[in-house]
Amino acid sequence: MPRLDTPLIIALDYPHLDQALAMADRLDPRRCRVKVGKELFTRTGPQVLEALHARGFEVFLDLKFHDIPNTVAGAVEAAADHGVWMVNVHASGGRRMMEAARERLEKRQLTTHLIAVTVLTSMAHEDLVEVGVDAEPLPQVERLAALAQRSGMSGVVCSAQETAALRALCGDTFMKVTPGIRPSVSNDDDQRRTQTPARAREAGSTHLVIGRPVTQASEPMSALAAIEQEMYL
Ligand SMILES: O=c1ccn([C@@H]2O[C@H](COP(=O)(O)O)[C@@H](O)[C@H]2O)c(=O)[nH]1
Repeated sequence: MPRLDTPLIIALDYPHLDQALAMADRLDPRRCRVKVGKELFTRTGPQVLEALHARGFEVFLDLKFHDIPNTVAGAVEAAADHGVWMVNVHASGGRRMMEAARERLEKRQLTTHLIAVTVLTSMAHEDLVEVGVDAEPLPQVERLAALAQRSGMSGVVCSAQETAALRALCGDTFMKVTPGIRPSVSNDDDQRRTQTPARAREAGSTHLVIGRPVTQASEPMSALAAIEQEMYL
């Protein structure tokens, strides 16, 4: 199936396989990738990946691994063995953890993109303070992105509010995968560091992760088309 060069990744945050696949069947794999997160994967296991691959989707397996290096390396290898397009770890797991994961993929010549989460887009300054990080989100995101790049990650998850700064710090080819995308008409839900699709693209986000603004729309493909319009106008 010919694939457009799309930056859009739709988050399939559902508790049941049939709900996730019903949504996937309303989406076009030439116009978006899909993301499988903790809830759906914990409920369904790898069968959801097989079903999405069979429908022609590339899949970002968003399990945000965070553990000792050997454990994370094994988990990342298992994800890549399922043929996913992208997998992630938490940058706060540290350099040795990220290097172990990258080395495991290299040893097996697995081409899955490996990226690291910096600061969750649901967190603001006060949330960081509560976990002992007395910093604004931006410097903490920059610190973790620089560490992720030195540790051989292909990119990071960050908010699109930080994308421009990371372009300057890490360059254009380092992936900036940005959740917390909210079209101008949407509400923020539990997100704290949000950005519109147009501003995210202008700033240099390489990929935009969008869940509820598409999956809770009465016409998901129309919502996706409106986002495409907002991005490219
Ligand atoms: O920092 C992060 C990392 C991951 N996510 C995930 O992205 C989607 C966002 O969904 P929305 O419905 O568009 O808010 C969701 O699956 C999160 O687990 C994130 O939001 N922030």
